[in-house]
Amino acid sequence: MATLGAQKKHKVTIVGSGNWGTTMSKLVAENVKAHPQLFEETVNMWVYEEEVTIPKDSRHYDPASDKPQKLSELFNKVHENVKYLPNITIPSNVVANPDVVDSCKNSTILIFVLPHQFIPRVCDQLAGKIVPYARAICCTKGIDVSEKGVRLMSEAIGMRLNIYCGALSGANIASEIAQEKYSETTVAYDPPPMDSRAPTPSGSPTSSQVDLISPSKPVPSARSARLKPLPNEYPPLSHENVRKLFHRPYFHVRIVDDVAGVSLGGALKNIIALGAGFVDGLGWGDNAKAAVMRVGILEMVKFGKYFFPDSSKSTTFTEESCGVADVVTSCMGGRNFRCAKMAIEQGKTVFEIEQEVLNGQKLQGTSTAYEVNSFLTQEGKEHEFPLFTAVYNILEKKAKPEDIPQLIEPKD
Ligand SMILES: NC(=O)c1ccc[n+]([C@@H]2O[C@H](COP(=O)([O-])OP(=O)(O)OC[C@H]3O[C@@H](n4cnc5c(N)ncnc54)[C@H](O)[C@@H]3O)[C@@H](O)[C@H]2O)c1
Ligand SMILES: O=P(O)(O)OC[C@H](O)CO
Repeated sequence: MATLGAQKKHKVTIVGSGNWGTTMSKLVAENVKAHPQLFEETVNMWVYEEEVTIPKDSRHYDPASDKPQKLSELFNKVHENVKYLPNITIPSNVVANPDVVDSCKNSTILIFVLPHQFIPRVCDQLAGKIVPYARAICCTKGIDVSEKGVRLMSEAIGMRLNIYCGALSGANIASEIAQEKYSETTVAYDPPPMDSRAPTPSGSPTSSQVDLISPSKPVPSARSARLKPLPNEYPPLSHENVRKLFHRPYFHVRIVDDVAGVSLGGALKNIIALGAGFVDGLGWGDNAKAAVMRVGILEMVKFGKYFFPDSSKSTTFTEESCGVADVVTSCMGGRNFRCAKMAIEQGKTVFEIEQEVLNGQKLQGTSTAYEVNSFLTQEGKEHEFPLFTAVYNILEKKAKPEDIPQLIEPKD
């Protein structure tokens, strides 16, 4: 049903190849093979090129070739990202490409999985060089703050490329998913109705096409007018088909239409995880960590209510994987939590620990704490977000982690 009248298939590119980007390439590659009527078999993956040396404990280590090699070439040879996702075999239908424009050429689905600080520059390189009716999903966790205010990363991508962009976020520690351990995620996809309801030659949808329409709210006409419709030759990008791209037996997808709620959950939980790491590093135990998480969740919901009142729903934070569940997993085993904890234990800064232990992986909580603070200060609201403000001040060495209980206590 979903492919009614479709002669073309969607081509998918993963824009990014870090720990989560490479994991995403694995599950998407498995799904395109499972749904050959919808998707082309080859999945491109843009690799930010760098020279890597295969670690001595790697199964691919060979003393004869113990010299730096290009990451993209090595990936295409061994089907493993030895630097960012070691010991996980990636299906051979994933092809690494170091040229971002070439990797996205002719792709109708772009999956963005880059650290958020790199998104604007990469989008600027891609602008005007992608299929005009492409659709994107942002799996990056972060926000885009400028003097004009705050934007979701999905909005930043959509506006720069002039395409629709949804979001995927959840309690998703990449290494667990790469090992096919069960997890859930939330996909927010609320595209223009024309994507689900390809017009018939007379302009009105057939009844079978109407059946494909996901429950959606009216789309502002300006947005619909700006977007290029997906040509009829392609299978519609209905919720059903988007789910087929991501859902695996070990990666359960729930689809919602709240792009703002899903995006904010993923971005703001990284600040909370730093706060949880600080108190854990002090050896204060699980009760202290739970107190930080409680206050952080309230600030996350408040941030959505204040700054995205028309779009984000508080139920997304409480009911979906992208909200409280992601706070929980991030405050147990995420990189932001672990690095903040080590920083306190070793008397170093979080930035130093990131450099020392992450081998090129990037924290998102530190830059998000600075961005959120800069935005809240512009708005004169930093005192209404005491945990977010405390984390920023601790990173800036203007406050001590020991002061967190007083700093997050409500003030009259
Ligand atoms: N790793 C996880 O468990 C996980 C899970 C869910 C979401 N995420 C989110 O996914 C996003 C990407 O994270 P990740 O874990 O895939 O990456 P990562 O932190 O593992 O790796 C950093 C990546 O950035 C790339 N990079 C370095 N300099 C660059 C530059 N100048 N321009 C472009 N790219 C550059 C590196 O090549 C590498 O691919 C983040 O927003 C993160 O919060 C991560
Ligand atoms: O390792 P972190 O802190 O970047 O968190 C990873 C994921 O976002 C957890 O859902």
